[in-house]
Amino acid sequence: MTARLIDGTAVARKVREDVGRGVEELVAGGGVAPGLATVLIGDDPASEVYVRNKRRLSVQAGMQDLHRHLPGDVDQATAAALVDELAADPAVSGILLQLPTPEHLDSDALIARIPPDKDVDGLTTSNAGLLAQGRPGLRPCTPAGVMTLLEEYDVPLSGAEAVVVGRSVLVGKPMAQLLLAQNATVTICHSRTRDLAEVCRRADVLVVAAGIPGIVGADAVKPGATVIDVGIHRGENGLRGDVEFDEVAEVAGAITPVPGGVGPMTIAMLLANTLTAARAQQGMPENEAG
Ligand SMILES: Nc1nc2c(c(=O)[nH]1)N[C@@H](CN(C=O)c1ccc(C(=O)N[C@@H](CCC(=O)O)C(=O)O)cc1)CN2
Repeated sequence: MTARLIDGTAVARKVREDVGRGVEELVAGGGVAPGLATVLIGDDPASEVYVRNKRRLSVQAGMQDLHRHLPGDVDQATAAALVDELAADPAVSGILLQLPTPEHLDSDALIARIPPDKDVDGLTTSNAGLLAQGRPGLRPCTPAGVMTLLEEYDVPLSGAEAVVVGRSVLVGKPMAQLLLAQNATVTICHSRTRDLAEVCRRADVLVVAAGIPGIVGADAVKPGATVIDVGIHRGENGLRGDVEFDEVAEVAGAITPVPGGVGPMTIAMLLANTLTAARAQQGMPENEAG
């Protein structure tokens, strides 16, 4: 392997430690520890693991765990009432609705009930609009985590060609906006893109969030490019991403592994957003720690 390995586990640990110090400072300054309300609906095994980790790491960072679990057959009105209850609760700094929700529920309608200042997933139309306009707001956790990795590894973005594969609301679209805000020249690819490999080969920075195992191989990577793999797929041989890691690592300049790349950053940035939300709600200014 010739590419530099981007260690998301290490960067995520550093972010979480910074958040933990920020929580201590908030409390020492007379504030209240942030409260994170994770909302899990149903019993999807992967979601259960993610939420368990979010809760464990939020407590480790000094936050209050205000988790709520609803049965998988809950109706829309009951789920909406829970979001409304959390929205009105002053102990709740941040609300996170774990996705995907069961199919019979309208998750967009539930997210729309989250007040923008408690939207620690950055998924409300208000926060998405602020991002699109380049104004401050809470940013979606996975793309924010990718930006932190690029910054930590000094990947130049201004004037760089950035290609994002995937156009989801959770990752692809906000990812493109964040790269644009750093003055990258951004192209978004998707399932109808003609000659995906040809477009990807333009990229100095290639972010792959297609949800298709191995969709990007060495033929789609410019020598020396930075390749960020957002995909996570469980197979017989463990976890893998959207990128053919072994062959791409021979061409790229830097690459994230799966596991241990972008995934851990998602939770770290959730904690950072929760601290930011708590500070803003308590009238405490931002500082370097968080
Ligand atoms: N409301 C949200 N739902 C979902 C989000 C999200 O950001 N907000 N993202 C994903 C799942 N996710 C967090 O919720 C998440 C995915 C992966 C990881 C992670 O740490 N992955 C590890 C591997 C862990 C494992 O063994 O499974 C890694 O890549 O190293 C954390 C969080 C969908 N839903």
